[in-house]
Amino acid sequence: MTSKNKINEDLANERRKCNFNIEEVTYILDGGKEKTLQRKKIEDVALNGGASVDDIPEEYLSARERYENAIRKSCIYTNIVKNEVLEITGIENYGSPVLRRTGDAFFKDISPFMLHLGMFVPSIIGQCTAEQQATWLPRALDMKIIGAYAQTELGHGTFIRGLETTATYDPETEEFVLHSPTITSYKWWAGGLGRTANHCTVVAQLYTQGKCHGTHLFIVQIRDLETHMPLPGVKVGEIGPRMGFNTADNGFLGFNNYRIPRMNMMMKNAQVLKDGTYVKAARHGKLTYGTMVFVRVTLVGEASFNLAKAVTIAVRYSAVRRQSELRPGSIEPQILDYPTQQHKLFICIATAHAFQLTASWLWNTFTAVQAEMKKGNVDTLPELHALSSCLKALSTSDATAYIEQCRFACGGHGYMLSSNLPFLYAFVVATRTYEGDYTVLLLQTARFLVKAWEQAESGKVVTPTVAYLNRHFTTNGKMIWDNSPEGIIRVFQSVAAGKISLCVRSIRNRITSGMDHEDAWLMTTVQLVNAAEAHCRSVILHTYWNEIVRLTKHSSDNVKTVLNQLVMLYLTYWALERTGDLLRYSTISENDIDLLQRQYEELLVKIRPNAVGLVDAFDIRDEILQSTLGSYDGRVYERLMEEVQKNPLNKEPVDPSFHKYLKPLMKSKI
Ligand SMILES: CCCCCCCCCCCCCC(=O)SCCNC(=O)CCNC(=O)[C@H](O)C(C)(C)COP(=O)(O)OP(=O)(O)OC[C@H]1O[C@@H](n2cnc3c(N)ncnc32)[C@H](O)[C@@H]1OP(=O)(O)O
Ligand SMILES: Cc1cc2nc3c(=O)[nH]c(=O)nc-3n(C[C@H](O)[C@H](O)[C@H](O)COP(=O)(O)OP(=O)(O)OC[C@H]3O[C@@H](n4cnc5c(N)ncnc54)[C@H](O)[C@@H]3O)c2cc1C
Repeated sequence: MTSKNKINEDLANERRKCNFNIEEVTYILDGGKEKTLQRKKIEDVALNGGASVDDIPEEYLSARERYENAIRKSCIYTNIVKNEVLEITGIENYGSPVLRRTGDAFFKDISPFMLHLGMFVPSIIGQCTAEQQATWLPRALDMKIIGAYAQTELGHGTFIRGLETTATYDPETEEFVLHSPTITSYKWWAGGLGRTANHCTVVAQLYTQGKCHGTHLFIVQIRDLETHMPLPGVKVGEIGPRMGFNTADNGFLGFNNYRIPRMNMMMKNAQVLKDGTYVKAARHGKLTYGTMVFVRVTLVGEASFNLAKAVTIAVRYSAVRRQSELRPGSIEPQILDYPTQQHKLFICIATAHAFQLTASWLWNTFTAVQAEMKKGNVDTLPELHALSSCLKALSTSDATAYIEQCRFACGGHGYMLSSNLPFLYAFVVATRTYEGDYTVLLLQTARFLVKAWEQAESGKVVTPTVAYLNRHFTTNGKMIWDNSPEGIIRVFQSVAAGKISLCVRSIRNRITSGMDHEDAWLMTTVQLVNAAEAHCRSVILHTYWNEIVRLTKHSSDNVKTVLNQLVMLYLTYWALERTGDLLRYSTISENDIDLLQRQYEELLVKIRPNAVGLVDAFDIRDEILQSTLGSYDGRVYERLMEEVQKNPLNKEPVDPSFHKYLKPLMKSKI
């Protein structure tokens, strides 16, 4: 049996085989050496005190105990951040993803403060005037007030224009009157709202001078700061057990003619003057949706990080786990030696890289658009909305599928909560729904694509992410197949262009045969989702490849090689996944497909010796991984046994239910 500090021998061997400089890859993924050092500094300060290991794992606790424990740990972590981390790193790091991720060492599920930092604070920053920010932001950052983001209602989540909560301005008292006129108008789902928050951002239909001006955002105090009692006119509570997010106290909220001061309307993009006059900043109609765009952008990085955690667990476990025999009497192989296992796992490593690099690129695009908007230029917002929508949709959906694949790769032990894989799955699968459902967001991107297609058709030069549409109108016939990275990307762009073109044709044909535009669009939505997915795939492939070329320019040879192998694996994998599309939109032959398959299998063999090194390069500390199967030292079986000792069911040799129920049953006659 390995001792506590000894590394499992198979894992130690894997690390000896690794032929590249792991730190170099970590720097690339983190966005530079300085960022890695900063992250490590934050982790050291926050976690070297021992994080906050529970005596009894949180999964054994009752709902009330779990919530209390989550609040206890959120407060510990917040104090560490306020008093120790920010002292060193500066206040500008307050909302950084690093701090969010370090917090994972404290929670298997989720912090009840996540929505405070993830959406309440960003809505103050993005939707309030400078004067309002001066009032609210310092108190929110200092946790003097704790907020939630209450937009979704029992009756409507997707269709924001259909929200029913009203905010009616009363010029007599210079207040807004918040009201929930129906059951379906009750706010539903907001994280942190049920028991934790004393304030929240409320999205409501604004009425003034007898006219509805659509949804706007308001800061609303819902609980007394001393007693935490709901204020008169506010009805608030927790919505009940969920698949995941069980420590996030997702809540409901209703108002009975509840009054708030006029200045509690977030007024950066529109104002209601004292006399009730409505003034809109005439820039873009959807600026009040800005907090959602921000979160969608950050979710691409979240998808990458959680997938990196899952694949770190699964690859280390697969190096430790031995099963079956290849030849009679031979030593059982590590399951990582099975090509089918490599097929399950290496695509997960490559995808985590693809999403991480795409997330950084998207973040840069987001900050560039923000800078333009500050100057009054909103021309680039539609492209950002289209990009953030489809990238959020695809990254969360792929990460969900691959985290589940990592669980499959760990066999029975992966099903244990102590592996952390079920928690990761339950957390990430929700990201496919919240902040805009997968289908709904792809249809938003499709709107943009159809418009871009029409512009390209009329000879206009379109924006960079759809520039391939201009090429579509200048080339005849199918795209020539070319098995280089650039060639594969070009073919994927042709697939997207071809699919968008089919959508446009379908819509036009339907209109010609008598349908109105809305019905023609509706009947084409299955194809439109498919076209938006193809477009997004091409964006990810393109970005991943471009970023690897750019970022490895000065890398050592072995780092260049292994990162190239991964990006080639990614391109080849998706080409094989989409052979139907490739046959339809390019000149690829059966022989080319056979070559791709062989190339894919050869890449699995090449990547195999570096697999453990590659997951080590994600550099995720054991405290954050929280997994019996995935720790750095590979003490898988020992940790599973240690976990058994923590099981309260094992405290007594005989369970009381034996005498109460089982024994009488055994004694009873038929
Ligand atoms: C610290 C780090 C933390 C990180 C972790 C964070 C964790 C966070 C945890 C989070 C937990 C979960 C928290 C939560 O879940 S919070 C709740 C999140 N809810 C949603 O995301 C709801 C999703 N629904 C919508 O966004 C809208 O209703 C949609 C978009 C579907 C329709 O909307 P609407 O019916 O109004 O519009 P339209 O379809 O008529 O289109 C009209 C035009 O508007 C354009 N348009 C639409 N939207 C945008 C936009 N945004 N920017 C720019 N433009 C936009 C659009 O392209 C179109 O343009 P055109 O085609 O006419 O030119
Ligand atoms: C864990 C979790 C946390 C959340 N946290 C918050 C929070 O903090 N604050 C908050 O305000 N909200 C929150 N939400 C709510 C979340 O944002 C919504 O659930 C989400 O936007 C989806 O909306 P919906 O539930 O109304 O789904 P629906 O819109 O009812 O979707 C149901 C189905 O209908 C389909 N559909 C709907 N409209 C269309 C359409 N136009 N075309 C084609 N198909 C369509 C969808 O694709 C989906 O398959 C949270 C949700 C979850 C699960």
